Amino acid sequence: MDNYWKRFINGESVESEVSPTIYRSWQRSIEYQVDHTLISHQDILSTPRLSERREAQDTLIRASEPVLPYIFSLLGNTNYTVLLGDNDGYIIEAVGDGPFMSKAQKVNLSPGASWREEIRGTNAIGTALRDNAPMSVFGWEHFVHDNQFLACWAAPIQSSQGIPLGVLDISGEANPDRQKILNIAMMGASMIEKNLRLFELENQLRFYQEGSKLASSLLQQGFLAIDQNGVITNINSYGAGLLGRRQEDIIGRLAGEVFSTPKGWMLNGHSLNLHLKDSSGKEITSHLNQVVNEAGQSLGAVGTLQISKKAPLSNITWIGTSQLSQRTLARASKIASTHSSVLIHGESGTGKEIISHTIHQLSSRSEGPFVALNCASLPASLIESELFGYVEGAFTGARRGGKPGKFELANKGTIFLDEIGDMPLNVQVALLRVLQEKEVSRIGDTKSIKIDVRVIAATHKDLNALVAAEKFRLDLYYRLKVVTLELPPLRERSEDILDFVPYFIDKTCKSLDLPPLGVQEEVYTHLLSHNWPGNVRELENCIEGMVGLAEGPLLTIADLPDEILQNLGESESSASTEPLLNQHTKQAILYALTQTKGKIAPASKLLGIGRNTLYRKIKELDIKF
Ligand SMILES: Nc1ncnc2c1ncn2[C@@H]1O[C@H](COP(=O)(O)OP(=O)(O)OP(=O)(O)O)[C@@H](O)[C@H]1O
Repeated sequence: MDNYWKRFINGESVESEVSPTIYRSWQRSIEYQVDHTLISHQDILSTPRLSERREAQDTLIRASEPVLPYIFSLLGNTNYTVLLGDNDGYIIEAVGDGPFMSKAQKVNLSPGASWREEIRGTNAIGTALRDNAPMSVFGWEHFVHDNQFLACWAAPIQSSQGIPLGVLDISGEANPDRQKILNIAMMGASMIEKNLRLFELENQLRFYQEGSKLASSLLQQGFLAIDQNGVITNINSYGAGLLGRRQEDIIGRLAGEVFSTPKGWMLNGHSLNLHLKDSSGKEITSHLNQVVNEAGQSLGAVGTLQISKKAPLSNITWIGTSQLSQRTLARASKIASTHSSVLIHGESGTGKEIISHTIHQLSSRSEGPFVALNCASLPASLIESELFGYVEGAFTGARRGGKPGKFELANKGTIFLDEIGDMPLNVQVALLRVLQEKEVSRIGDTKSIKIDVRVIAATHKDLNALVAAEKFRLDLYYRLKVVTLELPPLRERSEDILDFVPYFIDKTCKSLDLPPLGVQEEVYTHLLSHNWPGNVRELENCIEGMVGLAEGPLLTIADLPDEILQNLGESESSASTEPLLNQHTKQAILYALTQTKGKIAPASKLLGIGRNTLYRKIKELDIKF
């Protein structure tokens, strides 16, 4: 029979004797000038190049991992090898052992070699990829003479759009059962395709899940998602803040455990308004839309969440999903349910005022006033009259009719005394009296007024040290620090930067009436490496400045303020001995790890590389996280 091949090589017409697919492939082999007398040693990858190719084909390899040994086991004897080729015809995986493997290696039928038709002429891998169809190539049908001891069956592995992504090949020595083994090869390819589809679906699902989490975290209102079993699958940080709890304490719990839900509410209809109560009795309104499948069955419900009261939480939002931030918020909401005085400590700009306001709004006093006074911003002589008020004629310059003090104004609500460490000693005495007696007298007045006010004091100073230096009264210190709250500096919760940046951009764009702006990824890397001595306020000012100066739809490195760029310059020059590519790789990996809170699997997905590659790069580049 190899006469046909010989006759073809000698230029005789054998078209009517040979299968059309093989004949056309022979003709192409001639066009490609493949030498039929020689085994080609061209296009064989070195070990590092093969590793790179395998990394690039990580998904295909993972999808094939369980399939190749299974197909090999179906073949029943070891005189075969099962191969995986990529879409360029390079063999990237091989399963098999025994004598056939060493014969196959002699003709380069092993990992690293390309079996494209252009290099090796007619062969199952190359021709199946070229025709995008299953193919068996036996003995003399191979274009190169030395390959004619082979019997090969190959089936392309296709994407859902039918594009060839690779090829599964079974090779052995001549075997008469052509169709049976081709069927096995086709079954293997289809199993790999199914696995690939599964990965795609998993990625899509992850995209929808992560995308909806991200989108909901940007919402300036409560967002809630509940699945068909009544399990809360998502609540954004705003929603969790409304309930005074942490997201992780709510997600995964049954809605019925978190709210008092009416029986059978999930089956009731397509959209519904629920008036719920959380476990502390706070009234919550939720407008939920049911999500249904094609058969109209409920898959769950998604919707908004608001506290039911006349004065809704409109302009206070606690941003920050880092563990530290969420812990702070959880502690604040616990504090809100008590009636004690609170002492907040934290560096300037860490959010002491905003958390005080949040405590007020989450407390039973939320419908009363929230009045703030910064003790450092007023001359000592004025603090007393600001706090306690005065009557007409109390002192020269006193206003006609007198003036109520902040304590009176805060009646039934909360007073926030910022920078309490700067309060003059004589005012401290008066404040202590007000706290003990729960009544206040205006300056120049003999009568006192009953007041019901919760005091939240804050400082960035060490009050213990001020007490030791006799600049702060010990009795007042004890009176204030019944409950304490520590606000961590931003550099200790830098993941929050990823929440703050879009929030402040949105806030600034809205206030300047600008269209929404995006952020170039590298900007985050630089913001994450700055240490923010001015904390959230500094970040807010930085973003405001960047938005004001931005020229396109994206904030870029060029918009970063000088001090952050200088920082960048320092870190680049200190790493100047490191190749540029490594520096960028490091930054990308650190960014991905920060986004995924140090989790390797999601970080490798985000970077589009395999887990093992990520581990290796972390080790190679000595990345600490
Ligand atoms: N978690 C947060 N969510 C939203 N905004 C925040 C948060 N933390 C701080 N901010 C914003 O940062 C700025 C500074 O916050 P705030 O005034 O509460 O800090 P502070 O600790 O009281 O500062 P200082 O001690 O200097 O008075 C404010 O504009 C505030 O809105």
